[in-house]
Parts: sequence; structure tokens; C-alpha cells
Amino acid sequence: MPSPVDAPILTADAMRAAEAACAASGTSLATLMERAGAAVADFAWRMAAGNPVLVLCGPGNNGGDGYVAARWLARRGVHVRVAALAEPASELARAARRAWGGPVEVLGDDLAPAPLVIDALFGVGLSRPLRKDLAARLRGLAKRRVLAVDVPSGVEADGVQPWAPALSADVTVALGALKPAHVLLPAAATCGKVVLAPIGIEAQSSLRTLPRYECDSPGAAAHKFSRGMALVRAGPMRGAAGLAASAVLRAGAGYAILSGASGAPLSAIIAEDGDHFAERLADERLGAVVIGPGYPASDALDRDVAAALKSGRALVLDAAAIVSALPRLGGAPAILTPHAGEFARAFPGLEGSKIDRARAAASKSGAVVIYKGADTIVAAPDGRIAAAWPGCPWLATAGTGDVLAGACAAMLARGDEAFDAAVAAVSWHISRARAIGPGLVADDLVRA
Ligand SMILES: NC(=O)C1=CN([C@@H]2O[C@H](COP(=O)(O)OP(=O)(O)OC[C@H]3O[C@@H](n4cnc5c(N)ncnc54)[C@H](OP(=O)(O)O)[C@@H]3O)[C@@H](O)[C@H]2O)[C@H](O)CC1
Ligand SMILES: [K+]
Repeated sequence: MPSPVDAPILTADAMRAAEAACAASGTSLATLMERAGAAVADFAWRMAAGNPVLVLCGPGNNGGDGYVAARWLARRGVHVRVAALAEPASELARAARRAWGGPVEVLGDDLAPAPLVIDALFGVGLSRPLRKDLAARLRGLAKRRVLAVDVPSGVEADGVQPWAPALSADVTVALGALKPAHVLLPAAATCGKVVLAPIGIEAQSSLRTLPRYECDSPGAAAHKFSRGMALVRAGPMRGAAGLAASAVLRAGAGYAILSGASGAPLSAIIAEDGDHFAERLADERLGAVVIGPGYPASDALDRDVAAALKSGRALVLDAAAIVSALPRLGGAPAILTPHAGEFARAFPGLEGSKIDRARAAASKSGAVVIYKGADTIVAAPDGRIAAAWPGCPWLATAGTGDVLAGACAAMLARGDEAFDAAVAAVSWHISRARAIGPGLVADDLVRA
């Protein structure tokens, strides 16, 4: 399910700060809740398509949003019922319940379902996992369409805790900004389609969802070197390096060299003996170097990584090259592309959500980190983060990481700074994978 493009993501604390700033500048929390409930009602009205709706309200302001949504739905002629888990615990929620004015059922075992269920039990204020009896009761409603208010109830908004909701949502209406849980597994997989209701909050954040991939045409006066030159160092598994070199060209650089291989998958790639590696590294036109695809840990890898670091070129380091380079990176322009296992080896002992850990790894290494997975995170040392959920599940196959490394080199060679290059490469990779779809193999990503 696609999620909003280039949208801000706020943690629960950042969200509370944004709400407070909003209140300080004259927009009350009651107004925000009214807008939130109205936005939820609008999405629900379309989803319900004339069918009855059941709103489940919790004790906090998430429940408050639910009461407001119920009032707006009733006003639009929808047959709407409300069931509460507990009495409202906040003044805003109490006021919202009074304004609803209709009957409130008890969320008990005998609660009759409706074709559409609005889950307004808990939002960013969830402080512990759902109680087992409540979870069991909610699972009885699981066959219905579910619209979750802000996050599916049971999900911890910051994506640190692996708590699960009892009801997975078909649609989640994120209020004011996305939350980390909307883009991090396992929570993201329970949110369904995530839509953003702006509600008037000033949501500035260096943590954002991935932008759409925009392919710039080369300028009219472009030539192969002005479009960027990248070098891929092959290890013993030549195929992986071949995929990376092919991606260098397909992702838009003008010149790709495959060092240490007698042949290449595309005739346009210059495949040559590894003896020329040092000479190539010294070429002023060289914009980026890839090391790691198909190159297990070895003395030879350490030597090649050292030579590449010494050259001062922008580097893309994958697989074993990451651990090899880390102690000597020293602020060199680099993109590291670890998957979960490689990340744990390279950056042991980090805590928090995947976003927190990627941010810490980037800050520690001074490099841009692409922490790969179905919920890929791109992190820059200065704190910028791009979250790539939902990627494309067909990318879960051998060789696609090699293609991503080559794409990163292409973007660097074309002149992007490291974070922009990494974001563009991830975005290119996903958009290509989505276009191919079922049955994708890595080679397809680098075919015409
Ligand atoms: N983004 C905005 O600008 C706006 C968001 N709004 C909505 O407000 C919620 C956040 O509201 P908040 O009141 O802070 O929190 P919740 O409604 O999520 O829940 C808090 C209450 O729930 C209790 N709680 C927490 N965990 C559990 C649990 N596992 N089981 C039972 N009860 C639980 C908690 O009690 P404590 O004992 O922990 O104190 C609270 O009573 C946000 O998500 C939006 O939906 C507003 O509309 C304003 C604008
Ligand atoms: K909710």
C-alpha cells in the first residue's frame, strides 16, 4: 500500500511539542480535535459507502477524536453507534463525548459489530500493551473493515516496542504527521493504507517519508563523463559486481568500470584486469567507487578498501566492506548499505527504534547509512532521515542489494551529495521494482 510521499514523521514527544506550539500560537487543542474528528469522519464516510459504522472510543484524546467523528458522521446521515472502553479521562475527551450526545454502549463481549469499525481506542498515548481480554474482544470484530485513528490501537507510535494491535487496519488516518510506527515493521504492516490528515499542525521534521523518484534527463550538452563515472571493484563473486556496474549505467551515470573481472553483463561496461585499480582510483573524473558486492572479508578486501579510502573518492560500501572500512572512515564521503545482519555486526549495542539505530550509526560513522529491509531507513550524520516503507516485496531476492549499491554510485557520480544520492537510489530501486512486480529477479532491475 503506498503511503504519503515526502511527508513529515514525528515521534510522540515531537507531536506533543507541535501541539503545544499550535496551542501557543492560538489554535486550541479542542480545535485540533474537531479537525481530527472531522477528517476521520470524511474518510470513514467514503469507506462506509452508506453502511452502518461502529466507533470504538478509548479514555484519552484518541477516543475524543472518535466521539467527534461519530458526531460528524451522524450529521451526514450515517447510522453510527459508539462504544466506549472506559469513561473519558481527559477534559477534551469528556467535552467531545458530551457534544456527541447520543447513546454510548459498553465495549463488552456481546458488542454487535458493524460493517465499518473506527478504532479510536488508543493513539500516541498508549503506555503498555493491550490487555489480553480486550485484545480477545477486539479480535471478534476483525472480519470488518477497520479505520484506525492515528495508529491502530495497541501499536506504540515511536516504533520502539514490538506491541501488536488486536485489529489490523484497512486505512489509518495519521493526524498532523506520520509517526515512526507507520513506517517501521512490525507496526507498519498493521496500518493498511496510511493517509495523512494535516489538521493545521506545523509539522517540521528532518525525518520524512521517501520522496518520489524523479528522473532528470541529461542536459543537451551532456557527454558520458559529465554524466558521471563510477568504478566497481569486483571480488570473487563477479556476478554481484556485474549487477552493481550495470546499475551504475541504468541509474543514470555515463561511464561504468568493472575492475577485476574479465567480462561484464553489459557491453557498455568497461571490464578490466584488477591491476588497473590504483590507476583508476587516481582518475580525476571518477565520481564514486563501489566495494563489497560479492566480496567476502579477506586481506584482499582490506587492501582494496584501504586504497579506495586513500583516494578520497566518494565510496559505496556494502557487505563485508562496511566492517573493513569503519575503523578508518574518518569522515570520508561514504554510503554504507547494510542489511540487518551486517548492521548488527557493524554497529553492535545500539538501542531504540530502527530509525534511532540508523541515526546513531550515521552519527557514529560519519557516513550515510542505508539500513536495508522491507522498511529501509536512510540516515545522514546530520540527522536527516528518509523512511522507505512500503518498499516492494519483490525486492526480497538475491542480488537486489548489489543493484542498490550500483545505483548509489550512479547518483554520487552524477553529483548528488551522499544523503540525496542514497535517497534517490532507494527511490529509483523501489520504483523500478514496482514497475516490474511479480517474479522480479535482480537482473530485471538493470534491463532496459
Ligand atoms: N496530533 C494532534 O495534534 C492531535 C491528536 N489528538 C489525538 O490525541 C491522541 C493522543 O491522545 P492522548 O490522550 O495523549 O493518548 P491516547 O488517547 O492514545 O491514550 C491515553 C489514555 O489511554 C490510557 N492507556 C494507555 N495505554 C493503555 C493500555 N494499554 N490499556 C488501557 N489504557 C491505556 C492512558 O492511561 P494511563 O493509565 O496510561 O495514564 C490514557 O488514559 C492522538 O493519538 C490523536 O488521536 C487530539 O485530537 C488533538 C490533536
Ligand atoms: K487508534
